[in-house]
Amino acid sequence: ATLRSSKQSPSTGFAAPVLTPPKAANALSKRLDNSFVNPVTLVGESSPRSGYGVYDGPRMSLPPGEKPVVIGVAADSGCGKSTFMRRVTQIFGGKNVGLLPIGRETNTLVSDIATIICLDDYHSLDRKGRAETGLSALDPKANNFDLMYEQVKAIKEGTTVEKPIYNHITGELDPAETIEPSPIFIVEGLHPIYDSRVKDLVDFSVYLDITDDVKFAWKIQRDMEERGHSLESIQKSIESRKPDFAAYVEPQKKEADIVIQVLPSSLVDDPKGKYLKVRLIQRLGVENFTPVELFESGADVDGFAPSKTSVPQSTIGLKIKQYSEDWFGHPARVLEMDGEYDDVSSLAAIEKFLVNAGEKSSAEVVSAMEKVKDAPGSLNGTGFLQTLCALKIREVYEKIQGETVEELLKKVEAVPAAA
Ligand SMILES: Nc1ncnc2c1ncn2[C@@H]1O[C@H](COP(=O)(O)OP(=O)(O)OP(=O)(O)O)[C@@H](O)[C@H]1O
Ligand SMILES: O=C(CO)[C@H](O)[C@H](O)COP(=O)(O)O
Repeated sequence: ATLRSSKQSPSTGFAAPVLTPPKAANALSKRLDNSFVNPVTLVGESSPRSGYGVYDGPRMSLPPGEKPVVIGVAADSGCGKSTFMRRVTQIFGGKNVGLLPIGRETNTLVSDIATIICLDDYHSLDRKGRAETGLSALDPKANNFDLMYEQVKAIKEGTTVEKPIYNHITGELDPAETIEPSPIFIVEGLHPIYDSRVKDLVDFSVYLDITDDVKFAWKIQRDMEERGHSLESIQKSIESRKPDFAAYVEPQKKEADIVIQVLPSSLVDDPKGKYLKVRLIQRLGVENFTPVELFESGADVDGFAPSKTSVPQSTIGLKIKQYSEDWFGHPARVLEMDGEYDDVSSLAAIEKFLVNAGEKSSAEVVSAMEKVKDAPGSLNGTGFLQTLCALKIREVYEKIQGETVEELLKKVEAVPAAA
C-alpha cells in the first residue's frame, strides 16, 4: 500500500489561496486532537458539516490492485446523515475524522481509510439559479448527474477526480477540490441511488427514512432552537420541498439494501415525535449481506420487553419486535425498537442475543455506542439500529475486499507522523 501523510498530499492545499469565509477561518487554526471529532462549530451553520474540525492525520492511498468499496447513504436534509456518519466512521476505526484540508469551505469528510463526499456538490444550479428557475435542489434538473456518474465511476476505478463544491454558506459553486480514491468511499446526500448508473456503482446502500412528524420535530429542534428560524418558516420549507422529495428522493427507499425508518412511538400518544419507534428494514438476497437478527435467524419476536432491571427505562419503556415484511416487492427482515432506555451500557443485555451482527467482540455494539454517546438518538432505537447498520456496512466492506478493517488500519498506523 502507498501510505502518505495528508500534509504531503497534493490535495491538501494548505498553501492554496484562502477563500475561507470568516466562520471557517477559525476552523483552520484549530488542530484535531485524537478524539473522534472536534466538537466546536467550525464551518457555516447551514453547512452539512458543522461540528467537524479539519482532518489532520495520515491517509491511506489504495493498496495496489484494490478498488474502493462504494457505500451510498440517501436522505433528505436534516434527517440525521451527519449523526449516522459519526457512527459509521467510528465503526471503521479511524482515530479521527475531519474535513478534507483544502484551506477553504468543503463538504468532504475524511478519515485515514475513508472518504465521505456530499452529493450536494453536484448541484448544477446554485442558490440564485434555483431561485431564478423555481427549481428546488431536489430536482434532477438542478443537479449534474452525468458528472456524478463519471466521477463516482472514476473513483471506483481508482482514479483521482476534481469534484465541484457547493458552498452552503454562500449558496454558490466553488472551485473544485481534488478527491483521491480511498478504500472506503461513501456518497451521501439526496440522490445516491436515484440515477441507475450511479446506483449500479454503489456496492451497498442505506436510506434514512424519517417520517414527516419526526422530521418536523428534528427540524424544529435544530432550525428553531439552534438557528433562530420561525415555526412558520420551518413549516413552509418542509411543505415546499414535499412534492420534489416525493418525486425524486423518497423513491430511493424502495431500492436501498437497508432502510432505517424513524416513526413516532406506538407506546404512547406523542404527536410531537419526542419518542421514537425505529425499524431496521433489511432486504434479503443482497450480495455479501445477511440481516442482523435477535435470538435466532428467521425467528419472529412479538414484543420483547427487557426488564427494567437489566435495561433501565424511566420514560415510556422499551419494546423490541422482529418480523418478515414485503418491502416494495422485496422480502425483508425487520428489527424494530420502540421507546427509550436510560443508559447505553445496559444494552449489553440485548446485544448478547444478537445473531449475525458482524461484531468483532461480544460487546462491540455497546462500546461503539459509548464512544459517541453524546450523539442524538443514543438512548433510543436510532442509535442502536444505526450502530447495527454500521457494523453490517463494515462486514460488507470486508467481504468485498477480502481484508479486515483492522488489517487496513495497521498499514496506516505504520506511517510516521507528518513533520
Ligand atoms: N437520532 C436522532 N434523534 C433525535 N434527533 C436527531 C437524531 N438524529 C438527528 N437528529 C436531529 O436532527 C438534526 C439534523 O441531524 P443531522 O445534522 O445529523 O442531519 P443531516 O441529514 O446531516 O442534516 P443536513 O444535511 O441538513 O446537514 C440534528 O441537529 C438533531 O437535532
Ligand atoms: O437539500 C439540501 C441538501 O443539503 C439543501 O437544501 C441543498 O443542498 C441546498 O442547500 P442550501 O439550502 O444551503 O442552498
